[in-house]
Amino acid sequence: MREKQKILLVDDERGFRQAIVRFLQKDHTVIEAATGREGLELARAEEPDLVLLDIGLPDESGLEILTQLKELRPSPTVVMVTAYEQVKDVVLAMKRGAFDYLVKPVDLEEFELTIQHALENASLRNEVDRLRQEVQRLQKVDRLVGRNPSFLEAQMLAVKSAQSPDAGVLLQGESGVGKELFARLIHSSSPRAAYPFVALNCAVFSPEIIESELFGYEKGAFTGARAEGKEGLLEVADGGTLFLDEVVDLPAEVQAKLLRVIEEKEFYPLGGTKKRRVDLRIVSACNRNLWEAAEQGAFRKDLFFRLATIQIKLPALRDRRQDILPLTHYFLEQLNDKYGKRFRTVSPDAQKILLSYAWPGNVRELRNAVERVVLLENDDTVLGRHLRFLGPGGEAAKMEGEDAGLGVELPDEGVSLQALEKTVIKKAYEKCGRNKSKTARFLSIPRHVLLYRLKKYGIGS
Ligand SMILES: Nc1ncnc2c1ncn2[C@@H]1O[C@H](COP(=O)(O)OP(=O)(O)OP(=O)(O)O)[C@@H](O)[C@H]1O
Repeated sequence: MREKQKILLVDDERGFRQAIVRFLQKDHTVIEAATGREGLELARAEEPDLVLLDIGLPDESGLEILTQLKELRPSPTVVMVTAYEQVKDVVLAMKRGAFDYLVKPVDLEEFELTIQHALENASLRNEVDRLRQEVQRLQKVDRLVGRNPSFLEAQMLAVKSAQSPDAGVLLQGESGVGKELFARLIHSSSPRAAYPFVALNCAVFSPEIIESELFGYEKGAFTGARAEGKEGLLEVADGGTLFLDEVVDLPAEVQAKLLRVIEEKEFYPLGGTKKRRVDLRIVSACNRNLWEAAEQGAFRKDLFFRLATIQIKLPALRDRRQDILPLTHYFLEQLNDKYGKRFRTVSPDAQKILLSYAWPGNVRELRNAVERVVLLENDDTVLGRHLRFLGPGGEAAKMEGEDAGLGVELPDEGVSLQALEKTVIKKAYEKCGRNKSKTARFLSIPRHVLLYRLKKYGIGS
């Protein structure tokens, strides 16, 4: 049998409360409060579906209580009750999210109809909440673990920015700090949650591919194009969120086109003559300072301002050490399930290693380290010796230590990172006998990233 819906009645007039309770209690669960404070407390504790709220309460105005009710999660549907029709109050109440209003003395037929509509609205909203949670589960929004104040502040800013459906959000922070996870959090807490979340990494594709991925193309747009044409990611993400990872690598011509899409909300697919309309939010991420890149001319300033209405800086893991052990336990739990293991605790020795390691690859590196232990060891406690690879001279230090084990001495006059990257890639390519897969493994990067870099630097062509 369907559970009865719960109605909270907040009104200081005892006679009115008694009459309403008598009328509603046959089909509904009714709870009552005589003051605004008491009403708020009951609403928090009992999570009613519907609140009938008197505007003229003795302690606080019903309008104030309405604002606070609307901030509750879940927030109830509210019908205001007023002694006489004060248009100003009623308009204000509707603006603040009241569903409807009733004027005392209430007409029974009108009362019944209003309550019925309001309760239908409440069940619809419950259903939407349930679906939103389901979408969140399906979109695999992992729990964000972390109590560090800067991290919490970033999280709060993300959830607040989610409320505005259009504001561009720029996430900045080192690789592996959780930028994509934050982008998903913004999407799933926004009014766009029921629509797609689509991600594009701008660093791994050639300019031509990025352009055709974003804008799509009509049939026969260029040689090598699919005969039937292709829908661009802008269209796939319509209604939802487009996540542009490593946005600083967006080619200049695509930056100009994207700016127009943001301004005009429409675009032409490559080779197309029919305009497509899109309505979406762009969340972008960058692991260097995008404004600095804009100042150096590597990124359009006008696009920067459009993408970075809200800027969120995510702290590196080494700057939030109090989160290392909670994250370790969180990953242990996840990976125990994945590999059928039973790790429960972390020994004091292992804790010391985890806490003193620099984590240049941030949370991603920590997750990988935990995964390696869970996969290779059989125990219920993570021991110091399980983490030897993180210690001095360990593989991690060789691979990811400050100078990647290369003994690089930096000259005082500065270096060109790009030139350095080109040299390293070229030497690695030669060392691996010009074998691309081997070189990608040697450099610990995905093969497609290597292919892009080889092309960019004109190596091996
Ligand atoms: N606070 C957190 N709580 C739980 N898991 C996290 C947290 N932060 C990051 N992770 C996990 O760490 C991994 C890396 O995160 P993510 O891919 O979001 O980082 P990123 O900053 O986007 O990296 P990149 O710049 O390399 O793309 C993912 O597996 C993610 O689920």
